[in-house]
Amino acid sequence: MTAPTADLSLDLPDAQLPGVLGAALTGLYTGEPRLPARPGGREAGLAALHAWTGAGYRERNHLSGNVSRLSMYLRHGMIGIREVAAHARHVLRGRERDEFLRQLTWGEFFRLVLRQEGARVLDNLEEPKYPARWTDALPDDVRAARTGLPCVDAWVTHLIRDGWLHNHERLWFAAYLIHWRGVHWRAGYAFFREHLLDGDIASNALSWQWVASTFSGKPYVMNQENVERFSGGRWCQDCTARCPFRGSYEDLEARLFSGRLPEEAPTSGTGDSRRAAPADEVVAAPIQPTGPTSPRVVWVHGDGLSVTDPALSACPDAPALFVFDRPFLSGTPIAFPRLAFMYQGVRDIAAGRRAPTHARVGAVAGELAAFARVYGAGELHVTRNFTPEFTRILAGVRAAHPDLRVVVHDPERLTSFDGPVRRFFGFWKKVEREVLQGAPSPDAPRRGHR
Ligand SMILES: Cc1cc2nc3c(=O)[nH]c(=O)nc-3n(C[C@H](O)[C@H](O)[C@H](O)COP(=O)(O)OP(=O)(O)OC[C@H]3O[C@@H](n4cnc5c(N)ncnc54)[C@H](O)[C@@H]3O)c2cc1C
Repeated sequence: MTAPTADLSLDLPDAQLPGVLGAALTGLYTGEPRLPARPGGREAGLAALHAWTGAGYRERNHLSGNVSRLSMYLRHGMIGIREVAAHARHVLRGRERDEFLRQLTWGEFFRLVLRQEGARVLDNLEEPKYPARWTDALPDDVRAARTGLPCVDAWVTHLIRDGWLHNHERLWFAAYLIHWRGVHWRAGYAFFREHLLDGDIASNALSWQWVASTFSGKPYVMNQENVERFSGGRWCQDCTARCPFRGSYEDLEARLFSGRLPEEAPTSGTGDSRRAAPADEVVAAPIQPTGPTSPRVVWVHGDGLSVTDPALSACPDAPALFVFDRPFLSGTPIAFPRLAFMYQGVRDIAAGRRAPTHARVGAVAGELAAFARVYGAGELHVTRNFTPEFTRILAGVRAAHPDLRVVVHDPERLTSFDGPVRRFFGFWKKVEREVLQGAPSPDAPRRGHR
């Protein structure tokens, strides 16, 4: 057996990504290797940002509404939340502008909840507000888009095909899975994480919990009229299925939340059987430095895939490393387009810096320690993220290379708010002025830097 090298070339053209990147990541993704529906990288993100005029954002709850579709670029730091806010203040006016900025603030709110709660966001943050009895597995017919309900099957098809869903489709699908099928929100969270190009722990897990009522005062539910209205009737017109969403909210809530088991018994999930067979054994080839020794190196991770990342900006001459996390990806189903989207982000970084940028496949902590040694570096710079993996990886780096000084830079934030967070409404009241005016309010506590 030939051991795959852990080094990834960072000048692969898009046409080669399914073949070459697909081979390098064998066993680490689900489904077929194919390009993402939208290209990744800062260049593509900026093009999408500048192309978005915002006209018609007031109709954002309709599937035909002109939402920005910038979430995948924001999620990976390919464009910054402040530059998106600045663009919105420039192109939008009045209530449309305020509404967009308020939506943008939801993302900041969820990240602050993640910072506060850590890995607890993956468990029920509160008791469900009804006698819920949930099963764990995603039903096969849902995963295969064969529920027989044209709307539900379309949401799943869009999710897998585009790696993106309109917010209303996400809400409807989540409500269907949790309340009508009686499936735990964590199974839906994992399905979204597998396919969404913008999938992140904070907005994803906490939105699912919001629908489930474990992070909100009541479960979110929709009815057929709501789906028909906001989808322009596209699925309802010719639908011959017995619609489970038909009825008034009172009737549906009485039926769904009375403590009875869901009507349809879910079938068992498929687990992870769609994943390509892993390589027998992977021996990481040593890192080959492509420049002189350096006192500092930078760790680039999935939240900061842009040359504007604070750690990269602080160290323009330092070699940088991005690692596809082999142990994490071996245990967590992620579809290939998401990995290709991230690769495109790293490729843009490599093209935009004078210092060398490397990409590897391996165990992140060990790779970072080895990378610092190869370049003779005494400092590792990184931009903080609030995921549990971040803390775990830095602990691993310290264990593998105790002499290495780790310098953590703060990520870009939309607000300067630094207190505890609980519900969005309360948070919004505190940051509204700052977000809408684009400057910190005089009474807002200052955020510490380091
Ligand atoms: C069950 C469920 C799971 C979700 N999972 C994710 C996820 O993994 N990643 C993610 O970025 N968003 C998630 N969302 C939130 C929201 O659906 C998307 O951010 C939004 O649909 C992205 O489309 P857009 O960029 O066109 O949004 P726009 O309306 O154009 O909004 C601009 C930006 O504001 C932020 N934003 C808008 N609405 C929300 C919201 N409700 N919550 C958080 N941020 C918001 C996003 O960064 C978005 O790109 C989820 C929502 C639900 C109901």
